[in-house]
Parts: sequence; C-alpha cells; structure tokens
Amino acid sequence: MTDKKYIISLESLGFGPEFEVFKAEIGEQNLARVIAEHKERYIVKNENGEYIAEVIGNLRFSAHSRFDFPSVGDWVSISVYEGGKAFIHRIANRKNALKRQAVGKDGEEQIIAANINYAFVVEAVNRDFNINRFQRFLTICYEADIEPILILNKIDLIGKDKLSELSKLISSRIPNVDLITTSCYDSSGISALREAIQIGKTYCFLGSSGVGKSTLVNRLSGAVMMQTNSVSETSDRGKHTTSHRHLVVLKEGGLLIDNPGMREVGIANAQMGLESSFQHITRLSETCHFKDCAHRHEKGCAVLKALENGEIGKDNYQNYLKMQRETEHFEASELDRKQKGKKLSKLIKHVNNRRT
Ligand SMILES: Nc1nc2c(ncn2[C@@H]2O[C@H](COP(=O)(O)OP(=O)(O)OP(=O)(O)O)[C@@H](O)[C@H]2O)c(=O)[nH]1
Ligand SMILES: [Zn+2]
Repeated sequence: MTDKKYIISLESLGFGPEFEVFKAEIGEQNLARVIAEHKERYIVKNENGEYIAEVIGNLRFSAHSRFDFPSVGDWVSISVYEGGKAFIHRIANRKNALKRQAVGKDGEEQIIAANINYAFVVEAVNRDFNINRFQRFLTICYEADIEPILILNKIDLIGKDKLSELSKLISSRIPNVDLITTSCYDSSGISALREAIQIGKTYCFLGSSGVGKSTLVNRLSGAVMMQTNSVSETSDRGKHTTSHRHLVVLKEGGLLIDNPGMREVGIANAQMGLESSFQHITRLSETCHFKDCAHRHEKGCAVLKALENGEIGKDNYQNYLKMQRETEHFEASELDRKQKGKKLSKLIKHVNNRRT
C-alpha cells in the first residue's frame, strides 16, 4: 500500500448508486477503482490506498474478448496480498464505456475508459479548427451516453472578433451544449473550466492531437492530489510506467482521464449518437417520402429539400453523410467479421468430423 496520507472516500473516487449492488456482493473492503492501465498491469485505488494489480487466472480464462478485461475507470473487486499488491477478481457492470476501433483490426472495438460522466471535447482555434470534428466527437459522446462539454482552446492566438465569430458559429451549429473558451498560456477560462468540474464525477478529454488536451489536464491538476507515481516507486521500470491512460484525482474533487491515442477514434456503430448530434437532420428525415431514405437523391426527401432552401448548411449535410457512411462501413465490417468467425468454426467442425 502506498501514499497513506491521501486517504479519500469512495464517492470522491466516483462511486455512485449504480454500483451499490456490486459493492454489497463483494463487500466494501474489496471494492476499488482502476486508475491506470499498462499492458496487463493495473493500478487500483480505494479508501485504503493504491495497489498494483493483475487479473486472476479465472477471469483471464473466462474472458471472451478485451471487453472482459478491466479498463481505466472500472470498479472491480480485489483481494490484497503482500507489498501493496492485489488480484482483480471481478469487474462491475459498466455504466458506459468509451470505445474505439483497434488499429489495423477492422471492426474490432477496444475500451478506452469506463464509467465516465462527462467528456470535454477540445478543439483549438488555430488553422486546424474544424466544426465538423467537434460534431464528430459529440456523436461519439452521445453514443456512449456521456454528456459533452465543448472547449475551444488556444484563444490567445486570436483576437476578440474572431473569437466571437467562432463562438457564434459553434452555438448555432451545436446549440444546447456548454462551451468554455480557454487558453493555457494566459490562463483565461481556466477557472471557469475548474468550476465546471464536479466532485466525484469522471471526465475524459477528447479531441484530435495537438489541441491541448494534456496541457489542459496539467493546468487543472497543477495541484494534483496524486498522480499515479506510486507505481514508479515499486516497479523497476521507472516513471514511464504511467505514460499510459490514467485517471487523475484532483485535489478539489473531480476525476480526469487524459486519453492518449484518441486519434484513432472512429465512429464505431454510432447510429444512435449520429441521430442525436444531427437532431435537425434526423427530425427532417422523419418526413421523407421513403422510410429508408438515404437522403442522397431520393424523391420526396425532406433533408435534400432543406438543403436546397438553405435550412441546413451544405457542410453540415456532407458531414452527416460522411459519418453515416463510416457507421455503415463499421456495421458491414463487423458483420463480415462475425460471418468469417462462423465460417471458421464450421470449417473447424468439418475438419474435426473428418478426423473422427
Ligand atoms: N498558444 C497556445 N498553445 C497551446 C495552448 N494549449 C496547448 N498549447 C500547445 O499546443 C501543443 C499541443 O498541446 P498538447 O497538450 O500536447 O496537445 P494534446 O491534445 O494533448 O495532443 P496529443 O497528446 O497528441 O493528443 C503544445 O505545444 C502546447 O504547448 C494554448 O492555450 N495556447
Ligand atoms: Zn431523405
């Protein structure tokens, strides 16, 4: 066990009523949250401190996929043994999970983090600013049932006029989602951001590479209660052990997950999220002549009509189609994967039958 002086409650680690049953089943003393993941080693934390943990054989053997392994943010049942080490026995049902498609394996999903309340979706104001990407990340949030908050960062790079122009654009395209404008350089908006963070809630940062996610996390955790440095004290691999995903517990409450590798986030099976992030288009599509209208060239398409009369922007429409295609592609490749799996198992049966 390490860092005894940082004793905190389960609630401040994000524990909520949805995990009460799990807690009752395993006993409070065995409950912990996964705060870091590195290969197959984890750091788990509870009221007593932090432990380096690995999954027990049973869990490993019964696992069907990556989903059955712990990920950052999971609540787990542990048993502690000597030297601040623990075994992970079970994972509580996830409230939600942020997923991405594994690199190179078409269609297969990986869990990035679990049990998240809010996502800070970050875009920077420089030349790369892209409202479609904002919307793309929103789609991911809605699909995962994570409430988004928009951050427009690096506002030190532009003047007041440009900022108000961008803010207007964002609030017209994405109404009903809070927007915080920040600069890590001159600190503007950082206190507003800090105020938006609630005690015991888990936040992840989404946004493409270079928008300033890590810088923002560092700014917020300037008074970090506890980075997960305890691993480096006990492991032989030094500080870099924690370079993977981890959950930072802020001194003033609130839990942050920085997400390196969010670059490859794709729209995995996000039909539902797509519908909520393009509410206007979805509402229109209910009045299309054909029920399965793809809004591309169909007769009586309400979306195309709205596009024609300027009710929806061309940009918005094209972005919608692009994400639609991606979703379809994902669904198709997943189906393909399942069919291949079936074919393979048939083949194996066939071979086995011939042997006997
Ligand atoms: N001008 C300006 N630069 C910033 C600001 N915030 C971050 N940067 C710079 O932007 C660059 C990228 O910042 P990071 O925090 O590494 O970006 P990231 O989103 O974490 O990127 P990945 O880790 O690749 O996903 C760094 O050089 C930062 O110093 C800001 O508010 N203003
Ligand atoms: Zn249509």
